[in-house]
Amino acid sequence: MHLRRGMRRERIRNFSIIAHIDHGKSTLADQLLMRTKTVDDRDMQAQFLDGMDLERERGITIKLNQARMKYTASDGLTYALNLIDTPGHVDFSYEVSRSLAACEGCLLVVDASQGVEAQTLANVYIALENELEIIPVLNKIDLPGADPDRVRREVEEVVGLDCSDAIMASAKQGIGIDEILEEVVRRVPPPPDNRHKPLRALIFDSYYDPYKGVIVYFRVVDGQMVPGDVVRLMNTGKEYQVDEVGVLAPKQVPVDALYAGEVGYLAASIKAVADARVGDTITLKKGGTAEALDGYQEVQPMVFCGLFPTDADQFSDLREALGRLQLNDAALQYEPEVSSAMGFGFRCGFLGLLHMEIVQERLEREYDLDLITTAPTVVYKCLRAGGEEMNVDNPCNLPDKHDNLQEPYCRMEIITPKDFVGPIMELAQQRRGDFIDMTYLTETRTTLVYDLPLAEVVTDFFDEMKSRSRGYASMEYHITGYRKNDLVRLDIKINGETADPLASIVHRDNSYRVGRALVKRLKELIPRQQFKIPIQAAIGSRVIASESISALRKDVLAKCYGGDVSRKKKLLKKQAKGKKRMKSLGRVDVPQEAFMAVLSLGSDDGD
Ligand SMILES: Nc1nc2c(ncn2[C@@H]2O[C@H](COP(=O)(O)OP(=O)(O)OP(=O)(O)O)[C@@H](O)[C@H]2O)c(=O)[nH]1
Repeated sequence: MHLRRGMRRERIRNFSIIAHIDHGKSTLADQLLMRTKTVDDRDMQAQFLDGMDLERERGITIKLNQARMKYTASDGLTYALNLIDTPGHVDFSYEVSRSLAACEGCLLVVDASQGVEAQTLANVYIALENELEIIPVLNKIDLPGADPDRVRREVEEVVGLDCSDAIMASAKQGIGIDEILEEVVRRVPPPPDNRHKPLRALIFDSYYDPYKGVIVYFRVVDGQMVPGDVVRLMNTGKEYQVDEVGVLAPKQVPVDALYAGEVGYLAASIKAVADARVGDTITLKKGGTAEALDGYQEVQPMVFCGLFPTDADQFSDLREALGRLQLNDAALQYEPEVSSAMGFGFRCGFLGLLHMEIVQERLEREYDLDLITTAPTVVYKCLRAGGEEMNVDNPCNLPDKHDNLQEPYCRMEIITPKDFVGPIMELAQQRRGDFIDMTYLTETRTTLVYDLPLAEVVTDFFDEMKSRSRGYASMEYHITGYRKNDLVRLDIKINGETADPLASIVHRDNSYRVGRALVKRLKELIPRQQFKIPIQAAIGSRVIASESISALRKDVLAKCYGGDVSRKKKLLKKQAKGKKRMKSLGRVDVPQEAFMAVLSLGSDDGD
């Protein structure tokens, strides 16, 4: 029927690489691509340059990637090895689980100088749930501090995985690469024979291409797909005619059909990635199936903040930029927000803090916008006076009369060298954590488990944990649900006016401490002006802390001696630059840092 019969099923291997951040996943993937001559050195450079700037600068993998490699194994046969990349950060853990669901096996990469970390474990659990064949790889054996024997024992004890034949590798020096390719062929099972069933394909990534529309990456689980097919996305219910199907080698190469077990892409003039979400099942409109693949989940933003242009004229540019980013980012939400203090802007929802930072940076860099960002907040739930349930993603919207105020909680696992257990437990307790469990991972390292309010985690928890453990502890968390707590809204008044964007929701027990610390910090951050500025923290009508900023007495220019015009100009220019990132609240110029002040108060500040 079709010219191409697809790669013989028995010679297909679908696998991915899982690792804790920085253990060498990307370096190893590059080595595999080069060793199989899927890309040559020059292309590697080019491909590198094409990648997202932010991704590279931050040294983290944000988007999934995939490539098909052709590899002739020691048995003389040529195999198609489909490498499916997984993102490395908790914000994107749902994407990890979907990309692993598209595989039969994975390489578990562990840094032989570090050992098992929190994300190693989290990813292994996902791999086990998906019943994948796991091939352990001890990487960075070239490092003087590498101790593969210790790490091998650790993986055996902690993960319960036989490591007697773990591969010793150095992705940097190209050691162990052939062995890895051989083991993928030998140990990862070929996909099951499902060609004759009705089409079902699992979407594990998609991105927006301005020419072809959304490019969808998927694994054909059952059946086959050819150009011209009219497909239906089972969760959105949307239907499209397929323009093109192909494989990633690693560039897009069109083919005339994709069969069960194969991994590839399609283009079908889909307008936004939200229409072809990760985890959705593709089937045929006619002769398809009614049974979607398991595990689809609508991802909900967990963290919200306000984005306001410093210059009101940039509002429509901001709207356009958010629209463009959303074409490529199904998890980004935004809706217009009007604040009496800030003017017109948007309330935006993100998967987590990293996702939020990435979007902010892209808006500023790629779209040249100057933004004021309000402090991130989680989504609270409460009952309004009438008994109606309400989601509160902006503290200033919490009704004065409400009941049953609840906040999201997460289960947090921290792995730390045992010397730092004390300081980390102290941190978790200060952040209202409930201790759940402590186990000895190995002789020298400990796993701590806490239930924590998400609001306490999205501030500076990660940074604090790192600094208290000199960088050695790692963490991993997932949302578990909502809990009722004694929470109150803390309002800030500047010059007698309530500054909506500075409001926060805090636990009543902490409200005095946070209120005091916050007004003190704002006093430092807000520049003096021509008049005295009172700053107050209040709960309802009760003021719980106050400070004031004294009036500016001298003209700044008075410092310059009469004739020195250039210096005067320079000073004025400097001031103008500083002014850019300010908003006027109650006649007072408030700089960007003040909007974030509530995040950096720490646990023991303010007294
Ligand atoms: N010495 C040594 N360094 C390595 C080796 N493999 C990777 N590295 C280095 O370790 C660092 C992290 O490597 P990456 O490949 O970016 O790690 P990753 O796991 O992909 O990190 P994310 O993309 O953040 O998940 C880089 O500086 C690499 O050069 C190795 O075998 N030996």
